Amino acid sequence: MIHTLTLNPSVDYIVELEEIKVGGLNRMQNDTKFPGGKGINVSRVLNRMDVKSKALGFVGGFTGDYIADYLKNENIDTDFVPVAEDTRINVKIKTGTETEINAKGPAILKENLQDLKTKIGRLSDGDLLVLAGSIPSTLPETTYEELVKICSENGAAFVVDAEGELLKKVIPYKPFLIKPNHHELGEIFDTEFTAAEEVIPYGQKLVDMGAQNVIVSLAGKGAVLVTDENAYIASVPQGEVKSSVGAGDSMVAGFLAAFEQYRDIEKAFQYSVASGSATAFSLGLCTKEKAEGLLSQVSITKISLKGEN
Ligand SMILES: Nc1ncnc2c1ncn2[C@@H]1O[C@H](COP(=O)(O)OP(=O)(O)OP(=O)(O)O)[C@@H](O)[C@H]1O
Ligand SMILES: O=P(O)(O)OC[C@@]1(O)O[C@H](CO)[C@@H](O)[C@@H]1O
Repeated sequence: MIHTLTLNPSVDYIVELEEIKVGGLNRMQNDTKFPGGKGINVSRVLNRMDVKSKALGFVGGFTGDYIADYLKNENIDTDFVPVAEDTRINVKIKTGTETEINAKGPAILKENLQDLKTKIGRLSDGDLLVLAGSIPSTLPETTYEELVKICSENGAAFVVDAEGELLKKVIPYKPFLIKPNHHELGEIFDTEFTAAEEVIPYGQKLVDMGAQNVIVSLAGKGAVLVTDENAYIASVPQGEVKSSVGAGDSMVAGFLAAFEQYRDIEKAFQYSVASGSATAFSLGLCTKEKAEGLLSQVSITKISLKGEN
C-alpha cells in the first residue's frame, strides 16, 4: 500500500487581493483554506484518482485536528503521531503573482520521531512510502536518510520530493522516483536551466547516483523524465494558472496512480504532467476528471539514451 509522509503538515491559508501594500492595511478579496503539506497533498490527489493511501506525519493542536478531520471526511486513512504544539499555518498570497510565507512548525520531540520510526518500520515488500516536504528544524537533517534506510532494509519502495542536500543524500538508497523542479536540480549541480533538453544530462547523473526515475518539472516550460534507458520530454498544457500550490505534489500522485494502473512509465509521466497542470489551473488540488481532460495536450518525445530509438 502507498503511505505518504509529511513531517511538517500545514493548514494552507490562500488569500487573494489585487496588490499588497507593505506597511499598510490590506483587505483581501477572497480567502480559502486547505489541509496542506506535500505528502498530504499527494494522499488527497491519489484519493481523487481512486488510489488508497495512508497519510503519516506529525500533527498537533486545533490546526492538526482540522487536517485530521478533513482527511477523515475525504475517506483518507491517517496514522499521525500527535505532537504538543500546533501544526503550522502557511500563508499563500495571490496577487498578480504568488508569494508564499511558510511557517516553521511545531517542535518535534525525540519520542515523537521514535513513534514515527516504529510505524515506518512496519512497511515492507509491496509498500511504497512517499517522503515529501521540508524537515522541521527540531529534527536532525539526516531524518530522511534514517527513514529511507528503514524502508530499504524492510524491502519497501520509496519516493522522495525534497530540496537540495536532503534529496541528494537519499539517492544512493535507490528511490523509485524523485521529482526536483529545475531550480532544485540547478541547486544540486550549481547551474541554471532555461529549457527542458538541458536538464537531461543532469537527470542522468541522478540516475547514475541511484534514482530509478527522475522527473524534473520546469513549470510552464515542460517537464522531463529520465530513466536508465530513456529520456522523455513533455509539453505542458496551455491555460490560466490559478494557484500552483500542490502542482508538484499532484505530479507525484498522478505518476503513482497511473503507474499502479498501467505499469507503463511513459503513460505515468503523461498523467503526471496533466495532473500537475490540472492543479495549477485550479484553486486547490486537481480532480481526476480535470487531469484526464488535459491528457491529450501533453505530448511526449522519447529519446533513447542507449543509442537506439
Ligand atoms: N504556467 C504553467 N502552465 C501549465 N502548467 C503548469 C504551469 N506552471 C506549473 N504547471 C504544472 O505544474 C507542474 C509543476 O510545476 P513546477 O515546475 O512549478 O513544480 P514545483 O515547483 O514542484 O511545484 P509547486 O508549485 O507545487 O512547488 C508542471 O510540470 C506543470 O505540469
Ligand atoms: O515547507 P515545505 O514543507 O517545503 O512546503 C510546504 C508547502 O508549501 O508545500 C505544499 C505544496 O507543495 C503546500 O501545501 C505547503 O504549504
